[in-house]
Amino acid sequence: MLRFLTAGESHGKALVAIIEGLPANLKINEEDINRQLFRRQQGYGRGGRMKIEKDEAEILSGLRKGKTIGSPLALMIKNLDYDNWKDREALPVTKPRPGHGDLAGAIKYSQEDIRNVLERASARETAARVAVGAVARQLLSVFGIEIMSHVISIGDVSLNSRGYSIKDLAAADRSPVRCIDEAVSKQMMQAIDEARAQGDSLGGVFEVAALNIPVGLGSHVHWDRKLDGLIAWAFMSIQAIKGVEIGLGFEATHKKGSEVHDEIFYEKGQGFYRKTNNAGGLEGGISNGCPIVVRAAMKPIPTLYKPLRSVDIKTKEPFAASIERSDICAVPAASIVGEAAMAWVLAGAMVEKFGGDSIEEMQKNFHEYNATIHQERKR
Ligand SMILES: Cc1cc2nc3c(=O)[nH]c(=O)nc-3n(C[C@H](O)[C@H](O)[C@H](O)COP(=O)(O)O)c2cc1C
Ligand SMILES: C=C(O[C@@H]1CC(C(=O)O)=C[C@@H](OP(=O)(O)O)[C@H]1O)C(=O)O
Repeated sequence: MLRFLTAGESHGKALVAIIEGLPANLKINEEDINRQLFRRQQGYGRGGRMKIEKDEAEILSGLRKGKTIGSPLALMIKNLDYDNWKDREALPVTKPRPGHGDLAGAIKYSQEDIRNVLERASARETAARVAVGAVARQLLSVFGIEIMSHVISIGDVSLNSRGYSIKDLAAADRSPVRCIDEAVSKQMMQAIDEARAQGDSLGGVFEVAALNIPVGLGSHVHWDRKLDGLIAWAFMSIQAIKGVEIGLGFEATHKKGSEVHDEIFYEKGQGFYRKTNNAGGLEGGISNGCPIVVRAAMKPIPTLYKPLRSVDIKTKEPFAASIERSDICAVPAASIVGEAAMAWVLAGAMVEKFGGDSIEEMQKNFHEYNATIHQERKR
């Protein structure tokens, strides 16, 4: 079983993560982890903090000569902003922001200083999740599995159709808003500029696709083994994500069954195949061999320059909130966090299905399974 924990506050010394359950002898490339961390820091619409941080992971344990040794892998990402905070006079924060975890967290944990809540609620933690996801991706790449993402919409500006190919998605990395259409990218940036000028913020939708997925990850037999459920959980746990769709998702509700379900074909030598992928690669909680396609909805950033009404938790006086520094839109960054969430869940499902204590054992199980399926296909 694969599992991980993260620790760290947004303006504390560092973020740390521990990953347990990785097979031994898996090559880990630290530059690849840092490349994913860099991708998460990009994106039009982010605030001043991203100019301060330069996220890099330092691996502290679990690795010898560039390979895992079966023991827990610990990594650390320093918060460069810590130096600006450590000597600050720490005045208590008593003014909760609507939409953030401030008020509910302060009540739940009986805190008079909201900073004790917001420091950990902050999406700074997603840097640790992306580092963990980057390790998971390196496991997946041994089996040819790739993960990509792009932004579908920001505010009211939306990519029109689902009529793009998986190959098009590579273009997302070249766009400041991770949108594969250049004209739509420009409109998205304009929408972000307008929101910024109005002291407002924007959310949006991004899509993550996982390619070269073997048939049979996850299971139909029990609720907590269903791969669609595990994916939705991982995506919903990302800060500000409020909805998840798999395949056609909500759009399927406007269509008839005959327009939605992916018909099954068979060709000797090729085996079973589909001409469509409305199911997004998942049927019965099991991967069906098609790309796994997930969309996630991000709400607008809660911290606003435009004052929203709230109540001071100490004085109980109403106030109109106003702040100094925040992202205006972080949908492009969230899409990289979504890739990490997908990578993590798929790595866990691969370890569950193909098991083994070393990567060689896992590869042997994988090849045997594929050979059996291939035999079937020839018949
Ligand atoms: C990459 C990323 C960056 C974010 N940046 C900010 C930010 O600058 N200011 C802010 O108020 N919220 C930001 N958020 C959203 C909050 O962290 C989130 O809304 C808050 O923790 C409350 O959780 P919930 O929205 O899931 O209910 C960001 C989220 C993500 C994924
Ligand atoms: C630090 C990151 O995101 C932060 C997420 C965040 C929030 O409230 O979620 C608030 C902002 O932090 P600060 O208050 O320091 O400006 C973002 O910059 C990051 O993504 O690395």
